[in-house]
Amino acid sequence: MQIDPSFDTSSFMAVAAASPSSLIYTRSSSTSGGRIPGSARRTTAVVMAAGNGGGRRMPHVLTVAGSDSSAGAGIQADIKACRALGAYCSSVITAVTAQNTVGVQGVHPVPEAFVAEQLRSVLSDMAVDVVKTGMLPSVGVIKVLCRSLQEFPVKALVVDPVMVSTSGDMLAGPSTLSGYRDELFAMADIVTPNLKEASALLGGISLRTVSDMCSAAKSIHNLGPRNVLVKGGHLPDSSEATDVFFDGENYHALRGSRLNSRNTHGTGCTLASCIAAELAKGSPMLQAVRRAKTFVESALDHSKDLLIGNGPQGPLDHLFDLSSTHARTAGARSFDANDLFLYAVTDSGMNSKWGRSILDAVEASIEGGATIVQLREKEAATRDFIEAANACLGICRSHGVPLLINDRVDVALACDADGVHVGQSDMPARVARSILGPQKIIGVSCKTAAQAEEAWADGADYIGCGGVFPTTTKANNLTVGLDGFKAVCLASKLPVVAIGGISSANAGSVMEISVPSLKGVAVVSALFDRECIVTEARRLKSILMDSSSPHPKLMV
Ligand SMILES: Cc1ncc(COP(=O)(O)OP(=O)(O)O)c(N)n1
Ligand SMILES: Cc1ncsc1CCOP(=O)(O)O
Repeated sequence: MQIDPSFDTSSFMAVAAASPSSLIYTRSSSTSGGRIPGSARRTTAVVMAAGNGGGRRMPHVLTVAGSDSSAGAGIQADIKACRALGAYCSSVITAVTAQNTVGVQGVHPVPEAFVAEQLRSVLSDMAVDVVKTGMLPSVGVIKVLCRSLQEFPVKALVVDPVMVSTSGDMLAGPSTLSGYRDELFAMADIVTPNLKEASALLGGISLRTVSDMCSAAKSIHNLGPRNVLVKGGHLPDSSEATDVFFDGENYHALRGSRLNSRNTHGTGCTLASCIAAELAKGSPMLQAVRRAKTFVESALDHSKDLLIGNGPQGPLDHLFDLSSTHARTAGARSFDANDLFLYAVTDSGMNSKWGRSILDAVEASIEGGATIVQLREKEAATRDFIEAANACLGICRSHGVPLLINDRVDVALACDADGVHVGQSDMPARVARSILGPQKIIGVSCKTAAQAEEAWADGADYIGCGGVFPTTTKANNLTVGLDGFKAVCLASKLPVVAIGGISSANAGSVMEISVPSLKGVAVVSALFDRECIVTEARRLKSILMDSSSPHPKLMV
């Protein structure tokens, strides 16, 4: 732990010792109004000294919420949900609650100044991508948060306007309604009220149908957030759990089946955290919402037999996937759209021309900076393909680089690769998704906006669009050109990687179209039909880094 020498630790200890049951330890007023002088500057220096350049970044969500002693909801749920989806989650605690599976027995708000202190500690140091809010017990805390976000802007803000617990206990006073409406909503990228919260925000109106939910989503959108998700889990007389998503133009009814389970405590916190984690990973907003909903449905299903506590509301097992064989495979991780930055696609013909094994070629591409690898081995016999894929998987996993298989879902399954890339005449993405399950990465080749829309509807993770330029690597491939490529990027709800004729001579011009969905370039010959793969990969990576903004704006 770094302790600022000017911070009087004895006074900190004294307060802690004097109030052992208060749970809230605060600095005495003698330590310059509760702030550690110079702490932010010093922390920065420590980070730089540690060499921040070479390590692996994790998508980062900060949750600003209350602690739930039963760990089913609140901060504890948020941390587990984010981790389950591959994001790091830091936490600023706004209140400590005493609760269990029966209900909420007590609420102990954290002083506003100390919430501000926690926010500064995390936001000044930790490169937070997305902030997610849960229980904000007072207007004062909402104001503190708004000020912190103005001082330390993040890529997206997810607001779950928590007011009442699943057990029906109040977690925030009615006065917070004005704080949400007048202060926080204008900064929010998405607000996720359930029916009760949506009704409270709109003066107590009755919400009984999906059409009521659409009107409520529009009215809440008018309060300032860029997107609204009204959760219909508690809609009367419905066998479905339909949520309504509104982006200011279009409504999407997101249908799901209503699951009969005692273990639903914390589903709202979990959903909002999953949205935040997906946004931090680079997903566009609607995709983040859909993925979050799929995760919550899976968690509900996996948790229905859990027996924790004696009350009527049990928790979810957020980390259910830890016990599945897939997730136990060391190094496997969920999709991060930023992985598409430098996408190396192998070619068996080129490897034999240069006298290299697939393994050597893949290893060299990763050494040069490839961020994702696809084995596109058109000529390989199935047995050889699986053997090579297994070997490459070892290298990829040890470097945290995802490995995808071109066309062959069977090969991907056989070696437990991270996913597949399929074309328009291969297995449809919808079918591949049903075979591979929700965690595997699925990419689809698209040349038109309509194909991109279909890929999204089928549950793909990204699209590959091209040929952007003419290529001899793929016979009879239609070239869409930079304009055609840009049109697909603009239409795509999924992250896009460019492919076709891309090399260090033109990669910059591709990235410079600067559409938020564009995440990188995929290359075959520019790496594998060259004498030194490492040198070419390094050259390409540095061109890509020079021509794309350092903090790509989220597609929200
Ligand atoms: C990232 C990426 N994008 C597009 C393709 C092309 O896939 P497909 O249309 O299936 O053509 P073949 O690769 O099978 O010739 C790709 N492989 N990767
Ligand atoms: C597989 C594929 N799909 C569209 S273009 C293409 C070939 C890309 O190869 P290169 O990077 O050598 O042009």
